[in-house]
Order: sequence, then C-alpha cells, then structure tokens
Amino acid sequence: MKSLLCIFAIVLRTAYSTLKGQLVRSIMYPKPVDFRFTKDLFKFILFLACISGCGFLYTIVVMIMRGNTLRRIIVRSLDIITITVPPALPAAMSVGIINAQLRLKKKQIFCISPSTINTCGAINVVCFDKTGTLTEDGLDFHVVRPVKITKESTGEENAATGPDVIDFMEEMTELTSREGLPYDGDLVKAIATCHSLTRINGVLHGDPLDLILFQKTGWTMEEGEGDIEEETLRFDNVQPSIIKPSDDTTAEYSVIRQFTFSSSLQRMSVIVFDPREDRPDNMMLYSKGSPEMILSLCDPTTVPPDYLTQVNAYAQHGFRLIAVARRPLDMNFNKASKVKRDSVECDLEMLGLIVMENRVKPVTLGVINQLNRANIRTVMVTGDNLLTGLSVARECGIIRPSKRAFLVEHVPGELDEHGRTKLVIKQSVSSSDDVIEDDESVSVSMCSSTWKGSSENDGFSPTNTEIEMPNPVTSENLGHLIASSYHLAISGPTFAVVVHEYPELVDQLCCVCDVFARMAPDQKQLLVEQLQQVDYTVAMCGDGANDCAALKAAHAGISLSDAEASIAAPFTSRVPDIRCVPTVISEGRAALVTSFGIFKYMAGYSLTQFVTVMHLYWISNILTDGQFMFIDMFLITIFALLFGNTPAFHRLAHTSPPTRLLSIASMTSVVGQLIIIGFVQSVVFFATSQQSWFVAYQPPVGDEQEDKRSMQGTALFSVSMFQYIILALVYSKGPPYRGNLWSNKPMCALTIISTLVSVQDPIQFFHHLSFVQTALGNVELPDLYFRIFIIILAGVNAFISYGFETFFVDFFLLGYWERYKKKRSIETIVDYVPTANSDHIRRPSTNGIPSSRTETTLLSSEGQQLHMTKASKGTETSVSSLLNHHRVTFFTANSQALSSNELFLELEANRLGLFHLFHRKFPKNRPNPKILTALFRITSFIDVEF
Ligand SMILES: Nc1ncnc2c1ncn2[C@@H]1O[C@H](COP(=O)(O)OP(=O)(O)OP(=O)(O)O)[C@@H](O)[C@H]1O
Repeated sequence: MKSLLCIFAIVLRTAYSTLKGQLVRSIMYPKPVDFRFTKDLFKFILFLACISGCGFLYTIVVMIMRGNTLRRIIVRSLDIITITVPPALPAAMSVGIINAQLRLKKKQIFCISPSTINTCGAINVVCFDKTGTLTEDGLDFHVVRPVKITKESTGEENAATGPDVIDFMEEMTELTSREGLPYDGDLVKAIATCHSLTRINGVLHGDPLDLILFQKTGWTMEEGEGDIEEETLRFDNVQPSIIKPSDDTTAEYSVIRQFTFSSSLQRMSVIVFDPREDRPDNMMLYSKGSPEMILSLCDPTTVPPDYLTQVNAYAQHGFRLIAVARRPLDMNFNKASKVKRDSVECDLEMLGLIVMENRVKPVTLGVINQLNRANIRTVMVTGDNLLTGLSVARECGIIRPSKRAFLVEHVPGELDEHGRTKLVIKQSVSSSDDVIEDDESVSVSMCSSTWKGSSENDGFSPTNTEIEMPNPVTSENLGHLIASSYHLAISGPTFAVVVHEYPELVDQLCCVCDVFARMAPDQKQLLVEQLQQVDYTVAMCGDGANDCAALKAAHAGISLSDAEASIAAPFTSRVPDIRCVPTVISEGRAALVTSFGIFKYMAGYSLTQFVTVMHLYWISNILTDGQFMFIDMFLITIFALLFGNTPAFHRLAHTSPPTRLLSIASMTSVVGQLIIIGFVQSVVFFATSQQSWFVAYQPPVGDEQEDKRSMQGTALFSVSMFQYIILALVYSKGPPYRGNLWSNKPMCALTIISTLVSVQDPIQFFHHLSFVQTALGNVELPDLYFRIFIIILAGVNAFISYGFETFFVDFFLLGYWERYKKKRSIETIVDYVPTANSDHIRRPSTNGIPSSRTETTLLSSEGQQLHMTKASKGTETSVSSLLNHHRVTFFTANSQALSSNELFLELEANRLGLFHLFHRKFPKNRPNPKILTALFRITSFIDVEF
C-alpha cells in the first residue's frame, strides 16, 4: 500500500513537472524540441510493455496450473506489469539532466529549459553571431573619414569656379574638434547626437558602439534635467535630450526625435534642433548605419566615387564601418515629432565613414579550433558586412588559414535563361593573398571561364575564375585538393534572392556556406531552420536583439547577454564569451550518455527483477516484501540518483554520442545482459533445488496466510543483488563523454558498500547482523560452499557482462559494425547519384579527364576511400524521386560506358571542393543522407560547360 502510494506520488509529480515544463516551453519556446531520443524512449517503453504482456500471460497460465486462488492470480499478474515498466523511470531519467544543469550553473551557465540539455549532446553545427560574440562587444574607435567638397581645378586663374569634387579626407583619429571639417563640422555633431543613449543614475547606458563614439567626441548630454522646461513646452511635450559640444560652451543641441536603430533597417536617425537658431523650423536629420544602407539613402552626388572601394578596403581588414549622413529639414517641432521615418530618411548628404576596430576575443580562436577538432561545424551568421565577416571568420578559425574563400553573389538586374537573377561566385582575396600563393603548390590553377567574377577592382579576384582539377586524379592529388579547398560565404541580400528564386538551393547553400553576412534577424532564423531541415542539430550562440529569433529556433540557443537574447534562449552564460559553447555541448553529451545509461540500467533492473520473479512464479513463490524493498529502495534508487553525478569528460570527443536508443547496439546490450543475467539466475535456481539440504517451497493452499520465504528465493535474491551492481557499473560509461568512475566518488563508495553488503548476505561474516536476514525474509542456506558458489557465479557474471559490453557492444557493434553500415550507406548514396536521362546528356570535351579510367575515388567523412560504383539498376526510381528537381549534366565516356554521373560528380566535387566538404561537413559518426544529397545537388547550380 505504502509503495503504491509512493509510486502514485512519483507519477503525479512527474506529470506535474512535465505539464509545467510544457507550459513554460509553449510560452517561451513554441517550437517543440524534436529529438529522436525522446521518441525512441517511448518506443522502448512500449517494448518493455510487450515483455510485461508476455509475463502477464505466463503468470496467469502458471498460476492457474499451480491451482492458485483468483485473487492471487490477479495480484501477481498485475505485479508483473509494475515490475517490468518501472514507474520511477521518468524521475530517474531526469537525474542526469539535473546534475548537468547544476554543473552548468557552477560554470555560470544558466539553463531555463532542462530538457534541452540532452539535445545539446547531439549538436553538430554551431552558428555564431559575430559582434559581441566572436568579437569584443566594446569596439575600439579607429578613425573617421570625413567627406570633403572641393572645387575642381579648371586650370584657370579662378579655380574655385570648377565643379564640386566629392572626396574622402585623410583619416582622422580625433573627434573632439570640428575645425577644418566640411559642413561646419556636422560629422562630429551627427556622431554626438545620433544615438539612443540614456542616463541612469548619472551613468550613460546604451549600445556600446554609440557609447564609445559619444565619449570620443567629448560632448556632454543632459536628459530631463537643468533648464530645459521652457524648451520642453516649446517642443509640444516632447522631452528632448540636450547635447553640448566640448569646443563651444555657448552651443547646445536638442534631440527632439529619435528613430531607433533596427537590425533589419541597419540604421538609426535623430532630428536635432539648435535652439540658437532664430527659426524654430530649422531642423537637421542625422542618420548613421551600415555603409550600404546609408549609401542607398544618399543623394549620389554627395558620395565620393571611391566610396565602395574604401568601404571594402577597410572591411577586408576586419574593420566595422558606420556611415554617417545628414539632411536639413524645413519643418516645425510639431511636424518633426510626427513625421514618418521613410519620408525624412532619404536624399541624405554623405558626411563620412566611421571605422571601428573589431577585435576578436582572446578565447575565440581556441574555442573554434576545439569545435573544429571535435568535427562540429562552425558557421558565422552576422548582421555586419560580408568582407568584415570573412576577415573575422578567418581570424577566428571559422575559415581555415590554408583555405580559399568564395563569395556567392547575385547580379542585380541580370537574369539567367530561366528568368531568375543570376548567381555568380567570386573569389575573395580579403586579407589572405598569401593563401592563394600557397595553393599554387597543389597545382590548382586559374583558367578560363565558368565561375564569373566581377570586372571591377572591388576587392575580389580578377574575372573568370575557375579551379581546374589536377590531372591525373590520384588519391594523392585528392589529398592535396582537400588541403586546398574552399569556404563559401554569402550575404543577406543574395540569400534573399536564393530563398525567393532558387528555393531548391537553400538547403545546399546552408550546408556549404560558412559565413552568412548582412543577415536580417528573420534570415538568421531561416538559416537555423534550414540547417535543422537537413538534419543538423543546431546550436546558436549570440548576444543581440537581432539574434532572438535564431536563438529561439535553434535546438540549443545560448545567449551571452542578460538582455533580450536571454529570454529567447534556453541557456544564458554570465561569462560573455564562447567558452560556454563547448561546455554546454560536453555537458549535453554527458547528460545524454547518462540518460542512455540510466535508461538501460532501469530497463536492465526491471528485466532482472522480471526474470527473478518469473523463476519464482514457477514454484508459486515471489520475493519477500523486505527483499523487494531492499532492491528498490537501497540498491536501485541510490544508484539511479548517483549515476548522473559523473562529470562531463574534460575534452570534447571527435564524435557525438549515439542518439538512437533503438539502435542495434543499444538493443543488443540490453537483451545480451538480460540473457547473461537470466542464465546465471537459472543456474542458481536449478542448483539450489539440487542440493541435499534443499527444502522445497510449500505454496499456501486456498486463502491460507502466505509465507513468501524460500530457499530458491533467497539464493536468487543473493545473486541478483550482485547483478544490480554489475548493471550499474556496466552502464555507467566513462570517457570519451563522461569522466571515469573514480570521478564519481559517491558512486564508488556506494559500489563498495553495496558489494560488501551483497557478500555479507550469503557468507554471513557478521553473525550478529542476522536480524537483517530476518528483516529481509531470507532463509538460511546451510552450506557455506554453496553460498561461496553464488558469489563466484556473480563474479563470472560480472566478468562476462563487462566483456560483452566493452568488447562486443562498444568495440565491435559501435566501433566497427555501425561504422561499416554508415560506410555502406554512403556508398549507397553515391550509387544513388541522379540517373541518366537521354534528354540531358551532354558530351564533354575531355577537359583534363582521362577517358580510360573506369572508377573514381571519393573520400568519405571518415577519410576512407570509397569506390564509386556504377549506378546500379533498380536504384533509379528512388533516385529520381529523391532528386527529381535536379538539373544535372550527364555524359558517357567511350565504350567502357563509365557512369557519367561519377565523372560529373568528380569534376564538380573537385571544382567545388566537395571532397573537402565531404571530409569536413559530416559529423564523423553521423553521415547524413540528406546532407549528402544536398552536396550533390549543389553541383547543379553552377553552370558547367563541357
Ligand atoms: N547603433 C548603431 N547605429 C547605427 N548603425 C548601426 C548601429 N549598430 C550597428 N549598426 C549598423 O547596422 C549593421 C547591422 O547591425 P546588426 O546589429 O544587425 O549586426 P552587427 O551588430 O553588425 O553584427 P552581429 O549580427 O554579428 O551582432 C551593422 O553592421 C552596422 O553597420
């Protein structure tokens, strides 16, 4: 009764916390975490339920055969259901998660959605925001480049009569003086007034960029203080901020309207009034924002002709750029306070560029390398400029030092033969000219024309860039190609074109691009969702309001700030750098492995008890209440509680742990242990009954009071105590995801204590403890040698169970068989390359391809060579259904009828660096058919001319 109440309370509590968790999640994270592990869990419980169904039938049959009463038959057959499906399972499963959450808390990482922790164990791609995440939040001011207007010299005496020449002035490192600046020093005025800083308790707060720039001017700001009441009345209740210059004590400027900064608009503006001006309708609008956005709002005649060249030149060196512009407004206060943003943010006059230093945080490179080494893909997704993004990506290791970067761009106004905006790929030289030199050593040469580059000197390589594959193709050359392959980058506007006009390419681009720049908040979210669609488990790490949507969409959102982002993200790190990412992943892996272990342990425990009870039902007996209590409360509960106490392994392993509970390995492990345990229990059961001193159990007749004590029950109890300990040790896995057993001191202590107790039980070293025997309901087994035999049998059980789990399950099944299967599946996918269709066949020029070769080589994610065999007949239907939107070029090569697709793929894979991508993009242990398919598909958007 008591135990029933206890179970009921646990179930109620679990249901309550699940419901509460779901409610919180549905409010804060509308998207449910779709995780295979959870689905498998339910299936596995169903499997246990089936076993309990069999036990149920067995019990009814055996009990009827033994002539038991109806009441006893019902009670015993229902007992078997609660034994096989442990009600405390959900509570036990959360132990690993709670422990991980506590450990994360110690490391200043707070998690408000514990169920996400397990998902983190499967993360294989991490998207990073740039500013404030990879780079320092507090930027350093570098220089300003004011725009100056001069008169072109006509060569005559009166040179001032020539047309206006708009040009950049020299770099200025100081902002305090307005002397010598064009437009009456308006650039400094704009910087001092165009921000959204506020004063709280006398201290200025706001965007770090605004703060640094404002402080650089040396101007002062007053808000709702001082003698501004009168002015407030004049401004029709608009409470202005008063900004006072450092170089003119008599001047002051009132900011009467503010158009706040928005990531999607990439700009902010203010309307400023100078109270010294006689006319109240003399206002000035100042705007600052991204160079591209401000350029699009400016009157082109006020923009220096080399504006983009200058912008690109700074961006290539990783500087963060802000353009500043102004527009005089002829309107009164009333109108200014109501005017629409769009109607004033146009026809601006360019004032200049602010160049900020964007320093990479000291820990960033180390963490990115650590993730790369662990085969976790790293992606940058930023609202900043593409070239700035690329430069920072290179600096922090997202783009490897020895790799080339290519930009996927669209050509506005130019259409391809299908009427879609043309896409081109340009090689970025950015700050890695030396890298291009390096690559020449691997005979990758620049030649004629399929990848079209820009003809202008805009920071990209010369036109007509193509990478020609080495000839002949040997695995050695391929190795060089892997070492010399590419990274792709794309910017928000091109991404938008791809989403609208090339929807079939979105998956592919998400798979192969490493830098996504100028991404609006909704594009960041879309990217995360696309990555999830190709079966990546995605983490997003960011700090800004523009990351909220992506943080919410990701499997694991990690916020580095306490502001808006922390509400959207399940994880918030108080230490504002990306060291929290590997920590969250390794804790997630540890929690996942713990959940697996606890689940298998709980399943193993139930099945062990099930086997014991099945044996005893055969003689119409069952374990005594004391024995049940000891197993459930002492052994199982405490082991389950301490199981998750093992910390995460200190290093990130190269592979993520298995996420499938219903894999061959997991099932074999549970079933295998069950067979070993069942066999040992059968031996004990049978051996006991063969002893000369054996007294058989006498089942009660009719409603007679039942005495559950029996010799076979005691013998089975003794051996099963060891078996529960063995299961806990076998399933408590250590490296590479969790620390070894010694790192979990309480569990070590429990193991020692429970083993001593289990040895004491049959041996009875301490006779004065015999009252324990009585309490447990054990019967004395008179023969000491038999009792020692039980202990020896338990030792053999431990030896076989450990060997089976380590050598057969971990080494053979997980280490060899599953990898072999994945390799096979890669080969299958390779075979599934789109099939030839005579309409599409184009004959190649032999363009460097040896026509006599009959087989090509592809490297798998494990670096093994896979031989691409000819597409086998019969696979064609599935192929065409898989890739039916695919635009592929096929050809056949001479009489050998070499599979055209192989050569095509080989050529394209070389050209695109797909060999490298194959090698890099797949998490080692999870080559993903969808991603493989996507990689093949990407070849279709490059226009290939044979
Ligand atoms: N306070 C600001 N005032 C005006 N323009 C700004 C301001 N902050 C950023 N910008 C401009 O708007 C662009 C987009 O900003 P956004 O905040 O979306 O991304 P980001 O901060 O550059 O990069 P990330 O997404 O990596 O944090 C910036 O690149 C910059 O040019």
